[in-house]
Amino acid sequence: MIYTCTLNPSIDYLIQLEEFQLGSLNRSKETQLFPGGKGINVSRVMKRLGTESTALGFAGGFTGDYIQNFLHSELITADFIEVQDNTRINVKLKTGMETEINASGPAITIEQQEQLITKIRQLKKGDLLVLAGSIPSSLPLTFYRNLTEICKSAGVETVIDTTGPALEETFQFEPLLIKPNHHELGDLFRAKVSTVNEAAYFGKKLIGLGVRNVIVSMAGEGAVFINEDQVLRASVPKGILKNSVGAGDSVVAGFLASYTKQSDYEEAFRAGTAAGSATAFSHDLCTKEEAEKLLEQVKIEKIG
Ligand SMILES: Nc1ncnc2c1ncn2[C@@H]1O[C@H](COP(=O)(O)OP(=O)(O)O)[C@@H](O)[C@H]1O
Ligand SMILES: O=P(O)(O)OC[C@H]1O[C@](O)(COP(=O)(O)O)[C@@H](O)[C@@H]1O
Repeated sequence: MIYTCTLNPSIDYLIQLEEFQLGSLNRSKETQLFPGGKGINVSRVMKRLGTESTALGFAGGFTGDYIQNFLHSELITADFIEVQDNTRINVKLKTGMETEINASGPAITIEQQEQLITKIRQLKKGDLLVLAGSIPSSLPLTFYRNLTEICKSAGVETVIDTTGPALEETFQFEPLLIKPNHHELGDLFRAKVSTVNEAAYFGKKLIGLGVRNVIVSMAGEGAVFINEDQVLRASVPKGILKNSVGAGDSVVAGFLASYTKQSDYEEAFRAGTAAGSATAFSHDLCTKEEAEKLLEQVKIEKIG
């Protein structure tokens, strides 16, 4: 069974504006609400691609209810720990360019943390856990490290999509996959990563630290896949960028939906990249049809 864990879910409030002026009254052209948070997006895209998962994490208040009801309506199993305060609302401004304001999220008590840890301890060998998104400030930065260690000793595979020290500390437990974007990869090494060769160079260093597979996503430039045996580059088709929120999560979802069926890294990388671009080219997360239509247009090249 695949589980996703979103410690800090969100309602993503997308606001479209002709233009935005700081310090003035701005009126929106259109608004949309989506359940968000990285693990939740992974569960939603995998469901569309025909792969089941259970969404875990913390949710609270009317915003938490909205997210859980939305997941139920999409027939996704949700098993969240209830917290007292409202789940956060993240604002995504679309003004020709994208500006994001991600809120800090509700407080989580020690008891609630323990409840989640108890759930993770129940996972069994052969299960897979996706840990995705930021760690709320009321949790220790070692929270992912601890969950990854529990998984490692139980034979549960892990996929980690977060940033900085919280990500680094999981490497020793040999996650199956991590998916930094090129900025996040650069931050790990205090370097600037802007080319495919730089992504391949620094990605390879992560393999040396224990990670088994790395996808470095590079927005409109596509993505780079690195493991012990090969380095692949995926070029993505050109299209009209409608909404890149969730594009990175779609890469993880597309990869896992394919890999858990075929165990073929190259095909999984192609499927992940296609799903990422399909989401970037649509207003919501991609549908199966949108992702499949792009599959043939994603060109994979072996570069190492
Ligand atoms: N402008 C774009 N054109 C085509 N594909 C895109 C575009 N932006 C994002 N994507 C796709 O989405 C993937 C993830 O995007 P990226 O912005 O790197 O991730 P994140 O959301 O994690 O920062 C890319 O690897 C690519 O496949
Ligand atoms: O947990 P964080 O880092 O604040 O990120 C949460 C945000 O990331 C998202 O999951 C989108 O992530 P990506 O664009 O990287 O795929 C949004 O739904 C959510 O608002």
